[in-house]
Parts: sequence; C-alpha cells; structure tokens
Amino acid sequence: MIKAWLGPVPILFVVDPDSAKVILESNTLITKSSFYDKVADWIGTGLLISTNEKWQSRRKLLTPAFHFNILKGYTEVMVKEGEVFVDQLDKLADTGREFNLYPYVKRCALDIICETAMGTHINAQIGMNSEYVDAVTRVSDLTWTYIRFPFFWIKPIWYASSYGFEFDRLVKLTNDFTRKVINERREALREEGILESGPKISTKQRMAFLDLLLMHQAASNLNDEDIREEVDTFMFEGHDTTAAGMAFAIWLIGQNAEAQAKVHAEVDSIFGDSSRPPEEADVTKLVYLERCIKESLRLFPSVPLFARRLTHDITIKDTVLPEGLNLILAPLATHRDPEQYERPWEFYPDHFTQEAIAKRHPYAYFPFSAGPRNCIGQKFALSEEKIVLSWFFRRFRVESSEPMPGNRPLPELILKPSDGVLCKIYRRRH
Ligand code: HEM
Repeated sequence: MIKAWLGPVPILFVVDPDSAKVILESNTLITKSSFYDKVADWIGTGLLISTNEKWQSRRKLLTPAFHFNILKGYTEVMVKEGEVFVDQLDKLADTGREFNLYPYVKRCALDIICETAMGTHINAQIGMNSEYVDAVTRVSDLTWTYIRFPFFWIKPIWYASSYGFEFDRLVKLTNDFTRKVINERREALREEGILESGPKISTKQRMAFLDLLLMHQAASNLNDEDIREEVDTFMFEGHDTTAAGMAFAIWLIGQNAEAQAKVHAEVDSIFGDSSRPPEEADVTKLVYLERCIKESLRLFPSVPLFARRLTHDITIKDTVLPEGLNLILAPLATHRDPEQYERPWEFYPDHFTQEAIAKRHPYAYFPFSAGPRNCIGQKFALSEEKIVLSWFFRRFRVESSEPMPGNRPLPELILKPSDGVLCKIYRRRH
C-alpha cells in the first residue's frame, strides 16, 4: 500500500493482491469516493456511482439486461458494426501509409453502444451525429482535467478557466440527446404495444437496455431522469473502455509477429477464406484471440485506477485504515507484479493459459474490478472485442509503429495510447 495526497485529500494506493482482495470482496465497502462527483454531474448517480439501497435495487434491476439470451441480441449489432469497421479501413490497406486506427475503433464502439443501450443508430462510423460524438469525447477529457487538478475544485477557478462553462454546455447537449432518444423510444414501443405487456423480458426479440428500463418503469418506480442516468452510465462505461481495449490489442498484436501468426491461424481455422459473419459458436472458439485480449487488458487495463471511500474502519495487514479514507485500486500496477507474472513487462498471451491462471493469486488480475461491484458489462465487452477483432484479423495484417516502450499510455479516466494506434495495414487476401 502506498500513501499519497491529491491536493488536500489523503489517498492510499492498494496495489498488492491480498489487500485488493479485502476491499473488492467486501459487501460493505461499496461506496465510491468523491472523485466521482464530477462524473456524476454528467451521468448522474446511476449504477456506477450510486451506493447502498439505490445501488442494490439498480443492480438487481439491470442484471437481467446482461442475461445470456439478451446478450445474443447484442451480438448481431457487434457483428454488423464490426463489418462496417473493416470496410471503413479497407481504403487504407496496402497503401503503405501510416495512419491512426484509434478514431476508427472508437467510432465502431460508439455505434455499438448507442444501438445496444439506446436502440438508436448514430452511424458515427460513416460520419454522422458528429456533434454528439465530439461532445462525449470532450466531456470525458474535461472530467479528467477537473479530477486531476485540485485547484479546479474551487468553483470560481473552474468557471474562470472557461472549462466550467464548456463542461456544462456539453453535459446539457449529451443529456438532452439521451432524453430525446428516451421519448422517441417510448413512443415507438407504445405504438408496437410492447409497453402494455409490462415488465417481461423477451428473449426472441432484440431489446436495448433502454427498452428494458422503459418496460420496468412503472413497476420499479423509475422517473425519466432515473432512466436517463442509467442510459448515460452505459454510454460512459460502455464504449471508451472497449475502444481502448481493442486499440491496445491491435497495437500489441501488430508488434508481435508470433502472436499475430497464431491469431491469423486461429481465425483461418474457423472461417477459412469465407467472408461470412461470425456466429455465436465461432466466438467461443476464438481461444487464442481471447488470451491476447486479456493480456492487453493486463498491460493496459482500460480503467487503470478506481476509487472507494471507506464507510467504516478496516484492518489490512495489521494497519487500521480509518472511515472516510479514499482508497485507489490500481489494476495498472497490480497487473505487473513480478511475483505473479512470468514476464510482467512483456506482451505474453500465455499468461492466460488455464495452467498459468490456476497458479496465480485470484486478485492479481482485475481489469473489470471484482466482487459485488464488478463490471456488469464484462461479458458484453469480451464478446464485442472478440467479434470486432476477428473481423479485423480475418481481413488484415497490421504493422504497428512505435512499439513498446514507445507510445506510452496516458492514465486518464480511461487509459489510452498517447499517440493513438499508428500503424500500416495490409489485406491478407486479394
Ligand atoms: C474492456 C471493457 C471494460 C472494462 C475494462 C471495464 C471495467 C470496469 C471497471 C474496472 C469497473 C469498476 C469501476 C469502479 O469501481 O469505479 C466497471 C464498472 C462498470 N462497468 Fe465496466 N468495463 C468495460 C466495459 C463495460 C461495458 C461494455 C459496459 C456496459 C455495456 C460496462 C458497464 C459498467 C457498469 C454499469 C459499471 C458499474 C457497475 C456497478 O457498480 O455495479 N462496462 N467496469
């Protein structure tokens, strides 16, 4: 554990797996720290930020939205948007030109989350709705600026800097977009007679998270702002995270010839040279690709740090930590523990063979957090990454510029490669 200060606030970094286990497994230490307050100004206190009874009831309400059968419906969206992604990249293949792949993968992830969370097509990949897309990115940047520089916590300074007014304007823009989508979606469901059928989850028809919330609205006593904050929470947690995960995976595979050859051999053994869309059964066969994705999330976890506030005293390793203390869990550091990983600083997908996992401390790896407040979207995220990356590696070979240790990651709200993913791509078949 490492002590530090963020401006006037004392914080404690929890790095070793034994201490992380105590915090993450607890059913009572589930309260987020005040560092999330600025995020709450944007997305409200939905599932990510709420605590106690509110969090428990929302978690219970939203868990069925990630049921296996519901996820199947989301897979169709991932397949469709993954194909648009590779089609967009096609024009850059075989040109010998270096380009930044990050914005492409980000727009793909954004299209996927808008359709699955809100049931709306924003078509970011083909250049539409750019005002909303840019606003989401900028609000995220401004939130991080606020958290990082404690002098911005003083309101007059935040507003004098002009960031304050920009933040408020963009938050209004994104919240209004969500409110409009909620109203339109409610009308559409009403016209189809779906709302009248009450809180039943259909496994036959594809449903967005928003549809499920609208169907439960009356029974669960949710007002429109409650729904808005949950939808915005999914928008916030559900696209930058997967975009960064996919971007780092492509960048790392593109600098490791052996891993890339194995990924190509795996996708060829499943799809041959057909261009058919991936199906549910194919996704489970992508075992080596999954190892690469997990290894990328080990080296570069999309959420590099997250924080809890102690709501009662606890003792860890004979040290009493007092109520009110802010703890920072740091997967970015824990994931590089030389006692747990054979090659902590290298991209080595065999860290995720069954044998290697069995030998490790269970809390040596937690990119999706762990315990009662773990990431509700982790299966969704892994499916998305496998589907989109399988499209990518079926079609392309990639050469990454600036291999490690270049292109250092920037630990913002979401960890990103500082120079994006500069690379060249080549078609594998002509
Ligand atoms: C690679 C992708 C992802 C990573 C690495 C990731 C990681 C995490 C982490 C570390 C947390 C805990 C954060 C904290 O305690 O402050 C979390 C929570 C959460 N994530 Fe994810 N996430 C990913 C994708 C997603 C997706 C795709 C969704 C939704 C579709 C999602 C929805 C959520 C929600 C709602 C929570 C709050 C859960 C709760 O507190 O009950 N995440 N995620």
